[in-house]
Amino acid sequence: MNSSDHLTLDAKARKVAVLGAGSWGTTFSKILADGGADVALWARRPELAREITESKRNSDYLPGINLPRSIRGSSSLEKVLDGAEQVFLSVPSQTLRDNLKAVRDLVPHDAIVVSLMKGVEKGTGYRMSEVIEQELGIGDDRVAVVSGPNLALEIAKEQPTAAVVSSANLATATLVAMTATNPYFRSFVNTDVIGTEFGGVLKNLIAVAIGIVDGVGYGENTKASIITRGLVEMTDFAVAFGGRAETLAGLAGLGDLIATCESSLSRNNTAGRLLGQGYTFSDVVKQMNQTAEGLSSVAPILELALSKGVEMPIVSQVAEVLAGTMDPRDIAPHLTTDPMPQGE
Ligand SMILES: NC(=O)C1=CN([C@@H]2O[C@H](COP(=O)(O)OP(=O)(O)OC[C@H]3O[C@@H](n4cnc5c(N)ncnc54)[C@H](O)[C@@H]3O)[C@@H](O)[C@H]2O)C=CC1
Ligand SMILES: O=C(CO)COP(=O)(O)O
Repeated sequence: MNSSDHLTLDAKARKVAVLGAGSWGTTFSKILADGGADVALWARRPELAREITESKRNSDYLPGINLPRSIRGSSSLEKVLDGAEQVFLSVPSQTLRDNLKAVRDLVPHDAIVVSLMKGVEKGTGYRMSEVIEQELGIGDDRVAVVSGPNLALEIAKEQPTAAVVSSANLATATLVAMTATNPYFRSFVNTDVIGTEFGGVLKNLIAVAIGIVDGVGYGENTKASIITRGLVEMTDFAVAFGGRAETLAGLAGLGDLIATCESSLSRNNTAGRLLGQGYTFSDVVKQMNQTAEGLSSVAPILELALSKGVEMPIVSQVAEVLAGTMDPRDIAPHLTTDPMPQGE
C-alpha cells in the first residue's frame, strides 16, 4: 500500500492487542475500545489482568477510572496476540527489546506494530520503531508510532485530545489513526517517523529541566525561556537526524512540550521538581513508582547529539544535575559558561 486514498472507515481494525497495562497502555486500550475495536490488554501480573477483566479497573495506575466493558485483560501473550490486526506496545523503553524477543513468534505476520513509547534505548540510541523492526524482523511499512500531548489520566477522563500517528507508509499511519480515533480522541497522520519519535523523547528532557527550575522556585520567565530554547534544541536535534522542522512545531513537538512542561501529572516534570528541591538522583528514582523516560534518555540523546555536532545546552545541564555535578539553582536556558551573545 503506498497511498491512503482508497481507505474507508470500514478499514478500522476490529481486533487489536495492547502490551503493557501501565497508565498509558491502559488508557490507550480505552481509546481503542471507545473507537469500536475489540481490545485485548496484556498485563505482566495476573492479578492486574483479572482486575481489568472482572472489575473494569486498573486502580494502581488509573484510580477512579471505569474502563469499557469490552476490554479483556490477560497475562497470556498468546491469547492477547491471537488474531490481532494491530499490536500497540506500551512498556518502559528500556524493556522493549526483551519483551519483543518473547513475542517474536506470536505477532501475526501481517499485523501493524505500533509504538506508544517515548524513549530511546540506552547503549544504542535506537528509537523504539528501530528496535521493533530489528527484533521482529519487519519492514518500516508495517511499523507506526503515536505521539502528542497525551497525559494519560486526562484522556482516561475523556478530555478532548489530539495525537499524531506516524509511519513511513501513509496508509499504515492512516489505518492506525482510524482505529485510534473516537469522540474525545483525534489522531492526525504524518510520515516523519524520526521527527515524531524524537519529539516525544526530547520533550521529556525539557520537562525535567522545567521541573528542576520549578523545584528551585523560579517563575514563569525562566520556564518560558527554557521551553522556547528547549524547542530550538529539539528541532536542531531532530533535523540533524533527518526529521522535519514542522513536525517539531506540531503535536509531537511543541504540543507535547507544552502539556508535559505545564502539568504536574507528568512524571518527567515531577522527577525534575524533586531534583530541584534537592533530592538526589537515586532518591528520585526510589520515589517514582511510574516510568519517567527522560531519566534514561539523557545519556543516549547527548551521545547522539555529539555524533552530529548538535549543541544541547539545556539537556547537557539536565545531565549535570542528574549526575550531581551542577546545583539545580544554576540551570539556565543557555550554558552559563558561554559569555558571548548568540543569534536567536
Ligand atoms: N503515561 C502517559 O501519560 C504517557 C506515557 N507514554 C509512554 O508510554 C510508555 C509507557 O509508560 P506508562 O504506561 O506511562 O508507564 P507506567 O509506569 O505507568 O507503566 C509501565 C508498565 O510497564 C510494566 N513493566 C515494567 N517493567 C516491565 C518489563 N520489564 N516488561 C514488561 N512490562 C513492564 C509495568 O508493570 C507497567 O504496567 C513510556 O514510554 C511513556 O513515555 C506516552 C504518552 C503518555
Ligand atoms: O508523554 C506524556 C504526555 O504526552 C507523559 O509525560 P510523562 O511521561 O512525563 O508523564
